[in-house]
Amino acid sequence: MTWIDDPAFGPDRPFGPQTLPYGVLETDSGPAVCVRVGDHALPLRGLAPELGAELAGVVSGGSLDPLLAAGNTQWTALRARIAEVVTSDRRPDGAELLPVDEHRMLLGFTVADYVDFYSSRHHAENVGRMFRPDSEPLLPNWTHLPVGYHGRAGTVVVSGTDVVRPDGQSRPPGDEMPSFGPSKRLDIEAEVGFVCGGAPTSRVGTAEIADHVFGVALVNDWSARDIQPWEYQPLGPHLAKSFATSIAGWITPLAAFVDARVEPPKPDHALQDYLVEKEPWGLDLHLEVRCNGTPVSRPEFRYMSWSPAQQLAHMTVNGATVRPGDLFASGTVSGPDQDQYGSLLELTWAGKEPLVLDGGEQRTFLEDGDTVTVVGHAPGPDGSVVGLGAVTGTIVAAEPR
Ligand SMILES: O=C(O)/C=C/C(=O)CC(=O)CC(=O)O
Ligand SMILES: [Ca+2]
Ligand SMILES: [Mg+2]
Repeated sequence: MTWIDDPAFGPDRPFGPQTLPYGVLETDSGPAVCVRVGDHALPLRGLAPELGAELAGVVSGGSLDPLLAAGNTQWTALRARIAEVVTSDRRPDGAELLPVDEHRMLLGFTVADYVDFYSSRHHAENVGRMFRPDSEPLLPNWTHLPVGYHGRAGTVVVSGTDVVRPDGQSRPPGDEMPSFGPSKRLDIEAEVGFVCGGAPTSRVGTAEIADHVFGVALVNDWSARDIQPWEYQPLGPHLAKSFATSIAGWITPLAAFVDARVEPPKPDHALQDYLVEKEPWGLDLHLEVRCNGTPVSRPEFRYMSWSPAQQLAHMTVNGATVRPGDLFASGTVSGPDQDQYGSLLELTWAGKEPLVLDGGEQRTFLEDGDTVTVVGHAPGPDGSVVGLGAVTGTIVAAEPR
C-alpha cells in the first residue's frame, strides 16, 4: 500500500511507479520540479530529507536544468529513490500532492539547441511524392544517414500554449509571383522528442545514449505546408517550421523504456561503423493524434528507420557537442498504413482527401480554434504500460496586420 491516495497511481496504470516523469508546475509558491504520480504531481522540493542533500539540491528549484546537467549517475539514483518514496506506506512530512489538471505546466528546461530528424521512411516517401513528384521519393543519402535540420530552440513551447497562425510567403501552384499572408495550410507533425543532459560531449557512440539522453517527450512540430515548398530549396525547412514547436510538459526518463526497446527496420546495405547499434534503440511507442477530440491517426514509432541512439551519434560525429538542454526530435512518426500517418499533409494527401471529424465537420489543414493533441504509451515492465504525457495546442488567428 502506498501513501499516495490516487487510483490512477498503480502498476497497472500509465502513470504508475514504472513511469515517474518529471515536469515543472506552477504552484502557489512558484514553479516547482515535480514527479507525476497518477493524476497528481509531487513537488520534489518538499522531499529533501527523503532524497538527501545532494539529490535534493538538483530538484529543489523551479527548473529541470540542474537535473539535466547532473548526469546519468544522479538520474539513476534519483529515480530509484523517488520510486522508493512513492511506493512506501509512509507519507513523507512536507509532501504535497497537486492535481495535475488544476495546475499549469511550464517549459521545464532551457532548450539549448533543437534538431529535427526525418527518420520515418513512410513519411519521407509520402512527402517526397507530394513535394517532388518528378523525382525519386527518397534521396540516395536517406538510407545511409539520419537526415535532419537545425530548428529554432527559442520557439519551443510547452504543451497547452496557443499557436498563432504564422504569416509567410507562399507561391501557389500556377502562380508566377509569391504572395504573403497567414498560412492556409497549417499542419501538425506528431513526433517524439529526446531531451539531452550530462557532460557536454562530442562523438557519442550509439551505446552511450543513456549518458546523454535524460528523457523522452512527445512533440508536435507545427508546419506551414504552403510556406514550406516555396522557401525550403536548397537549404531545408526554415520559417515554415520555426514559429512554434510544442513539447509535452512531462518528460519521461529514458530508463522507463527498457521494455520498449526494439530493433529498428534495417537498411539493405551496411552502415558506417558509427551508426551501427550493438543493442537496438528502436522504441515500441504507440501514439494517437486527436483533432478536436477525434482520433485521426495512430502512428507507431517502431517503424522509424533511425533510432534516437543513431540520431545522437550522427548529430555529434563531426565533433559537435551535445549539451544539457539540447532537444532532438525523431521526425514525423508515420507508419505504412493510412491511419498511421503523423501529419495532415499525408492524412489528407495534400488536402485532396478531407478527414471527417466526430460531428461531421471536415478538415484538410487546421482552422483557427482547432486543438490538436498527441498522446502515447509504451510497454513497461511486467506487462505494465508507460504513459507519455500529452502534447496539445490550439490554433489562434494570425496577428492582425
Ligand atoms: O521532404 C521535405 O522536403 C520535408 C519534409 C518535412 O516536412 C520533414 C520534417 O520536418 C522532418 C520530419 O518531421 O520528418
Ligand atoms: Ca518535423
Ligand atoms: Mg517546428
